[in-house]
Amino acid sequence: MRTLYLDAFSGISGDMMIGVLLDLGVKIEDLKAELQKLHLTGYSLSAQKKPKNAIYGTDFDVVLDHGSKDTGFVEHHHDHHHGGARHLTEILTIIKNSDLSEKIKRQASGIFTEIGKAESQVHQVPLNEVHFHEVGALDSIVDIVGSCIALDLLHVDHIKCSTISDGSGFINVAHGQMPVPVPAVMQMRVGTSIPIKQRTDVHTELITPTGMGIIKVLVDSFGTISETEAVEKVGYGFGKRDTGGFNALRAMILDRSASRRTIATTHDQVAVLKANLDNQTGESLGYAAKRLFEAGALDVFLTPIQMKKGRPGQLLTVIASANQVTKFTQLILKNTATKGVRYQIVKRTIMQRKEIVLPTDYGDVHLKIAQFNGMVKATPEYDDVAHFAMQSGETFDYIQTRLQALIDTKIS
Ligand SMILES: O=C([S-])c1cc(C(=O)S)c[n+]([C@@H]2O[C@H](COP(=O)(O)O)[C@@H](O)[C@H]2O)c1
Ligand code: NI
Repeated sequence: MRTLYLDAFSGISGDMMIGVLLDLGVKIEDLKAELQKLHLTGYSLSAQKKPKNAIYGTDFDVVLDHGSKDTGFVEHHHDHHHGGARHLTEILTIIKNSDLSEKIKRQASGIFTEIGKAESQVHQVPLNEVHFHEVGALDSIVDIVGSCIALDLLHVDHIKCSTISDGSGFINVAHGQMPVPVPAVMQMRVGTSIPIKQRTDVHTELITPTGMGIIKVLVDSFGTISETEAVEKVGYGFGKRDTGGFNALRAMILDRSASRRTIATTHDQVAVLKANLDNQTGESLGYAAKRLFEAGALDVFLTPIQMKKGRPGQLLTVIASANQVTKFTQLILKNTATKGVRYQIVKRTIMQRKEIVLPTDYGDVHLKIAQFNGMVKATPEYDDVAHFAMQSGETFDYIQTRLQALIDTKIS
């Protein structure tokens, strides 16, 4: 499974999103060709590879034929702008009547509707009366539809996002002062668990309403990069605001390398390291286990035991490669309260393992296949089951049972 990971340490805007996708390899000609399917004129695209703080990335911009962009996102209080405005419904019609794929139409309309609903709530105007200033609307259409197109061109199966940073304080827009996160962003947060962290060192907006709409509609999960995922490529899309720091959206293409390896041997040796612990808190032990996993332990587990003087304790067991006894002994001594570590090198029989991809109605599923002396065990990859469950709205157990039944008919 190919995952796009958004590392939003400096927030997200439409320009940053398209910039980072171009930086990851999407061709601007392909993006332009797809955008033509909207049948809109009056703009051109600019994408420049350049350094910021000595780090190379892509600076993307929508250049409007009639010059400057609207600084405010929506005009709904000022009747004098009505002549040049585009209602949400008009924008949804432009998308609907385009020659874009159904998937892109659904995603882009979803993002516009989320932003429209937030503006409608914040400014207390009915949804069908929310309208976008003509110039700002064109910029937003290209940013939003362009983000959906560029993502499609990148061919990823899953989008995961870090905690998103926003700034703090206030910004000035066409209608006056607004608190950060700006009201539309805060409104879109309602009813979600999208993780946002406010940076007190940045006194401007880092998450724009467009950026938040993209996150809300397109991101499948939030969290950190897991240990089993390998980073294939890194890109940077620059933001326009002067934040006093490195203002970019970083994104990575991830692949699950660790679980994808083929194991051909059937016998090997591993080290089993143990320590009895009766004077360490649960928090501290949890931290130690995390560090041991991060260092490459094959397994780490704690077993409740009864120790001397009637003390309840924990037996820490670490399984590691046979040649890493010294490294793991040092890590256990450093991160736990023990003064000694027992270890043994043990023989192990292992099933030969490989991974294959099986197309299913839900999408491609990665199968872990283990074989030994005529026995075969084939199981679907956890991440795929979780992804399909989230996408379809079915439970994890339902998807797992269905996939397992399909696999069993194919394997037998
Ligand atoms: O003009 C209006 S009403 C306006 C409202 C809001 C709210 O949060 S409500 C925010 N803004 C600001 O406009 C710019 C453009 O946003 P994009 O998403 O198009 O990049 C941005 O600074 C918004 O915070 C305007
Ligand atoms: Ni507004």
